[in-house]
Amino acid sequence: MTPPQAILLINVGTPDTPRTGDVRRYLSQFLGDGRVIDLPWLGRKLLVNGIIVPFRAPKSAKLYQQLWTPNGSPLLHNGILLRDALQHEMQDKADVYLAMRYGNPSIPSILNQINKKCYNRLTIVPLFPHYASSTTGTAIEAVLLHLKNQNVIPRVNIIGQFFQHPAYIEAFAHQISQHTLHDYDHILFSYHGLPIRHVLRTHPGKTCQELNCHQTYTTDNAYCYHAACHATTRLLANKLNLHPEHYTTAFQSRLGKGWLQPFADETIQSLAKKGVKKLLVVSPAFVADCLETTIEIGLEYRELFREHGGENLTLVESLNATPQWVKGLKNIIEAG
Ligand SMILES: C=CC1=C(C)c2cc3[nH]c(cc4nc(cc5[nH]c(cc1n2)c(C)c5CCC(=O)O)C(CCC(=O)O)=C4C)c(C)c3C=C
Ligand SMILES: [Fe+2]
Ligand SMILES: [Fe+2]
Repeated sequence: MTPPQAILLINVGTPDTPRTGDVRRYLSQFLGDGRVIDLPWLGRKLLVNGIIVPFRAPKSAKLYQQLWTPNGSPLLHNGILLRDALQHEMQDKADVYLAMRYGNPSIPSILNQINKKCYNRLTIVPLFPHYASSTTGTAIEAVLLHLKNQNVIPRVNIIGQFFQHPAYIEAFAHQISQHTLHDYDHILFSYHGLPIRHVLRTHPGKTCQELNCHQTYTTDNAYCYHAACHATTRLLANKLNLHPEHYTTAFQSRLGKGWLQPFADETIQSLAKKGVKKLLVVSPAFVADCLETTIEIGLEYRELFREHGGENLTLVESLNATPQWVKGLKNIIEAG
């Protein structure tokens, strides 16, 4: 008998292989999304396919070749492990599916499978702790655009941002506490960056300075990614009893000008120059290890830290399919 509910986990996506052609296709779909590169259609297509992708694809392909494992891309592999572990946890209460916003398994292909099973309810779970139009927003849009063409549209439940949920904070705090914190001089909370203009659209007419987003999270800035990231750092620091002088929040992976500051690479250099020798880096915007954690932080930032006088940069493993996270995600879904 079909369970009453389907749960659809959605992450960003990854290339099919680390070959330049596959990376090009993936980047072109990713950066061709108007919620990611927010330019009018023609300008976006010309910029993305004429300039950004041709230059970026060969460079990104080299990084993906370093990232690739016998199980393929960690983002997809960890997603599959999470899906299967959550399925086990849910027993016959729900069927759990995984789709990727860009690349495979695609959202339409998985929704076609789901449609055939006639579930009473579909729960959409974008695997992003903090809302951004370029992640949660586009994942939800893609699902709704597909559903609108179906004959039967089931009851739909959407799990929005969950960075404040105790289950997410506890699971990340558990990952961090696998490291002996007093062995480190400093902890860096490094979040995926975002163009500031994307952030400002979540509180029109007010700047983050006016709303004090780096210190306060209220109903006025409820969808501000900047405010949500700082609030996450505070929740984790509080849970782990960290003193404010022992940690910093920064933003990584910028692509162009006008992105959220401080930048993680510049922060790492300045920490090393100030005499920090042992640095622990946590990346709470990602619930699975991927290019941006394993390669950008684990290799590139580690090298940068050493070049400027640091000794040891350690990356905290992401939540992946750890038992705390599998149980935590079940709680988040059931509460939502
Ligand atoms: C304008 C460009 C981008 C925005 C905005 C953006 C936001 C954003 N992304 C993630 C999560 C991930 N991004 C990943 C890779 C990645 N991101 C961008 C660009 C933007 N991201 C690119 C071009 C790439 C591809 C890699 C590269 O060429 O650098 C990944 C990793 C995927 C993998 O295969 O491992 C994740 C995860 C978030 C959470 C976010 C906004 C909050
Ligand atoms: Fe990204
Ligand atoms: Fe803000």
